[in-house]
Amino acid sequence: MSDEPATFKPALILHGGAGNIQRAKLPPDLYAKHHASLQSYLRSTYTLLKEGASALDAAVHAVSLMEDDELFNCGRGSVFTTAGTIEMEASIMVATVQDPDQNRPGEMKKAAAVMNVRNVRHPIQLARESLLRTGYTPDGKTKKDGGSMHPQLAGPHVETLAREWGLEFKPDEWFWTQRRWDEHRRGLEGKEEPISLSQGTVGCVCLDQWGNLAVATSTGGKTNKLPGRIGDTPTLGAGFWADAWDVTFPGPEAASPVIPNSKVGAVSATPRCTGNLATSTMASVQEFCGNLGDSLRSCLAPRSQPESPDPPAYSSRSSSPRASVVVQVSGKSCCMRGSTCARKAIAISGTGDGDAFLRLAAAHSVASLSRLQNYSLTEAVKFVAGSNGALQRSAGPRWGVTGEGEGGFIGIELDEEHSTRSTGRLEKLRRGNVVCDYNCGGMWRAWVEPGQNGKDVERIMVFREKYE
Ligand SMILES: NC(=O)C[C@H](N)C(=O)O
Repeated sequence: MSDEPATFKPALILHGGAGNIQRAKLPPDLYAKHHASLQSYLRSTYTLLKEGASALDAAVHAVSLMEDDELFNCGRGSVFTTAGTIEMEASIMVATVQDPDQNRPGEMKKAAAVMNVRNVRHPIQLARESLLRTGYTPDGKTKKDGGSMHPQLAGPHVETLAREWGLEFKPDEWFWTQRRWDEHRRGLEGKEEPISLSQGTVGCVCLDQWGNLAVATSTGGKTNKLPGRIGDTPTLGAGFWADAWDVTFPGPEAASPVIPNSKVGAVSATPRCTGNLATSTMASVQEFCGNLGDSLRSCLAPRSQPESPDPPAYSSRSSSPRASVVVQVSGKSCCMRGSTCARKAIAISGTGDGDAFLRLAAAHSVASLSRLQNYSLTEAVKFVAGSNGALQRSAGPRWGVTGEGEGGFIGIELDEEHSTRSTGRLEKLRRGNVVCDYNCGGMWRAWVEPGQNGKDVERIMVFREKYE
């Protein structure tokens, strides 16, 4: 929870795996079980967010519930390796549109992942502990919390930490399920699956009332993966990502730079920051914005919007102007008076053929399209994980044959627009857009969206069309 006033409407989306899910192999009772589980986790997590939970806590809550649910491939009910073992993976990442100078839980490290984990009941809670136990304080003092700045930890070593940190362990039998064992045996014998069990990773992306985003993802990996195989779920930039940055839309009166310091509105009278900046003023702006080197220069040199190589057919913000100045700041805002400055944040969680996600650094590719090419998150996710997107194309002739490249993403995109206009008076618009797309048979997913009369509407889907 934060001391600051709540200013954002919570947003939430869950996934329960994507893959070759076929209507003919998804009987009504199996559909109903998935629906009931997702609905229950969606409701309890959304309630937490509305009651003031942080995005981090809410995301861990949702994924912990799914890790206990045999229906999903994570925690209890995880798939087996070729050796008949269960090796789990989980990750967490956060981003915020709040003042980045105020260190918030997780913001110091931003991401943590655990892999090749056995017997820990909730791998996502282990990832969370790893995120929060950083080893030292923001001012550099040593913290005796057993943590480190390592964002990825594996195997028996991280299990030892889990014991030290008081996390719950369960015996092998607790994780073992008949359904996954049968699937494992059929896989080894090359037999076809009679029903569409959820193959996927589970994930949660949420936005809390203070503008913090969190993404939590957990998996048992791929059925009959080799022991020791590490997938996309615990790999930064492959199966998950979260980030925040500033974008300015120059207005007709762009003249003096505004350094909102995120408390916002502080208008500086000094250096001009118009895009044709004189060298002498560059130094002043650098003073404001910190020593940002090349990234500051990219702020100061407006460039034309590059053409999308393959423009997606739709956008969640089709009416919005493209930003022509991207301010690459790691921390402070650098906005210009007479312009609109948007602090933007995204968080995404993937599911599917993790090997393909790894080869494409899929999550970071989505983020880069959003950050560097100004794609909306809808466009960026579609470009990578939508029909005929980069993941699909990466499978080449194996597409549709081996499962290669299949998958999808869920995510939330957040714009906090600061429009100072000529008066310097700040106007804020806050919104979180829930996004998802996939390139395969189906993706289990559940989210809350605004309905008519401002009422929240729950959506639980597996295919593009309603299950009937
Ligand atoms: N099927 C999945 O979503 C599992 C995960 N992406 C992996 O490849 O490990």
